[in-house]
Amino acid sequence: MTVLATQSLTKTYGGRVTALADLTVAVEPGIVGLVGANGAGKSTFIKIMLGLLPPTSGSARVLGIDPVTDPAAVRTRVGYMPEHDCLPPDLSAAEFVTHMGRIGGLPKTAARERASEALRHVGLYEERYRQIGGYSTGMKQRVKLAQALVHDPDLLLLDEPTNGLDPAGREAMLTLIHRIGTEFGISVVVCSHLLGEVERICDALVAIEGGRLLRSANMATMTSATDVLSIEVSEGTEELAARLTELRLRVSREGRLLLVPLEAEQTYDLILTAVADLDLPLHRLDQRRHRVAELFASKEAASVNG
Ligand SMILES: Nc1ncnc2c1ncn2[C@@H]1O[C@H](COP(=O)(O)OP(=O)(O)OP(=O)(O)O)[C@@H](O)[C@H]1O
Repeated sequence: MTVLATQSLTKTYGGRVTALADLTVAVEPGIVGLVGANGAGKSTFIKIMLGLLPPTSGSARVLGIDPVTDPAAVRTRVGYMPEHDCLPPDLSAAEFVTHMGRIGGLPKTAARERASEALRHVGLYEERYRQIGGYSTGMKQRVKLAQALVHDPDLLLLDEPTNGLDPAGREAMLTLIHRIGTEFGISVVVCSHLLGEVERICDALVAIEGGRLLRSANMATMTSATDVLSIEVSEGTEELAARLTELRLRVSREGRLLLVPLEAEQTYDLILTAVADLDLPLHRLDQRRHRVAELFASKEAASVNG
């Protein structure tokens, strides 16, 4: 079952700004990064999925449910962490998260218990009776995450969860999201404008640009081996490059590395023999792997590798 699916989803604001254009995508269960520059359409996508905004045309399904006709059913199954601060400063985290549990349909006692549990999961159990107004940015982000978890959803939609955090705070938040996704078996969609940040915790990535799908693929496919060999010698790089060129291999330089296309079975052996003949200290010889950032760099890269 797909977690999120859209068919030719289009959203225009006021008939002028196109935030999403003919977007067709299917997201499988797991931790999925929805990446794109600011203004790419990520927040619009999430709001349509939650049934908060109607699409201009096309359709969407969340866990098989149509958010246009049944937004209440979507919200009982989905937890949402908004991008911007939306917390009441004069309530404690326990009060606020309990309140959100009540809104999510939980009875009073269950809401209180679930709130404590959610706050424990995000590492705020000890501090849960303090007023939110006195919390650090990192703690506030955790409260937002706890309120998204309180009604035990099957899917979390997190809009820029590392916003405003320092590097250590970002790291901690990503680790927490990864733990929630893997230990609780909840699917998580993490929106971010920073590909490098989310890629390490995701099973799959969906990239959008100008409201259009740039690429959607799982990480294993994206980081699969290329047919380029990467060679690093501790010294004699120039010498080796010259020798490999003599052997009619197509050599290119990338910093300390020499790159050679793996065009024939004997390419490996030719390189090893050349290194041995020149008596160079071989540091590394391996098949290069795709780098996710390269694949997301542009439409051209996506189509070449796609
Ligand atoms: N209510 C609105 N009215 C008019 N234009 C809007 C509205 N909301 C968003 N837009 C525009 O739609 C486009 C997509 O915005 P959206 O907020 O979905 O992108 P985003 O990828 O989430 O970016 P950010 O991370 O900056 O929020 C942008 O050009 C934005 O200016």
